[in-house]
Amino acid sequence: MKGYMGAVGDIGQRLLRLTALGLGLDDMEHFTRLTDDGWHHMRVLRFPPADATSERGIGSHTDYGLLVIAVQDDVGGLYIRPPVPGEERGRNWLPDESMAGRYENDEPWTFVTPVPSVFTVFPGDIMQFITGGHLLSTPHKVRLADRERYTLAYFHEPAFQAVARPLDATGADEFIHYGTHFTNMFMRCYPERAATARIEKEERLAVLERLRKEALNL
Ligand SMILES: O=C(O)CCC(=O)C(=O)O
Ligand SMILES: [Fe+2]
Repeated sequence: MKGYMGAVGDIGQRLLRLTALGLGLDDMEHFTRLTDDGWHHMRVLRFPPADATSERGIGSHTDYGLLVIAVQDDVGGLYIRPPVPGEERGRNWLPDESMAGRYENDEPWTFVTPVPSVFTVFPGDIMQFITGGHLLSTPHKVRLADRERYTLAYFHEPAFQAVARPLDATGADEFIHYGTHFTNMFMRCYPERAATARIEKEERLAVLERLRKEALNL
């Protein structure tokens, strides 16, 4: 697993440099500066076959970091939402603009046809934030198939202590402390998990606040 994550991580770094180039930035390391000691993680997922009661695999959502790099077997079930001109896309990092479940049953959705040895790559929340929505954090969802399905979803992330700012930042108050964003998302998505209860019970949010201040040199 570590070998795989390292290999995909190298692809992530290369894609971030190419993204900077594609955006016309002078600094090709604009994004990779955030990823030293990146909070990269991976979900190894098994989806059961659909049964009579439900075809729902994962509801529509966006992921939190810079890039999602996913591989799937030949079963299929992943759908992504393409950019839709004029469509409002929530800023998932704000408490009242959650993208969870958003547009779940509204077209358009594009089925990601499984192709052997092909990765599916799309931007996450931090990329949307930095590029001011030029690259949208891509909503996606999973429908169950008639067979079980396996995927590896790798998340290429900033460091926990990284502070992201928009390319066209106007005010010093426009930033995301990645560790705070990740923790907020985790607690919002998984309120029932033991880790969420521990974060609350053991007052880990105070530690997070200290880390946030450190990251911002406050
Ligand atoms: O199963 C997939 O292809 C995507 C999984 C996913 O969206 C996630 O784990 O966040
Ligand atoms: Fe996802």
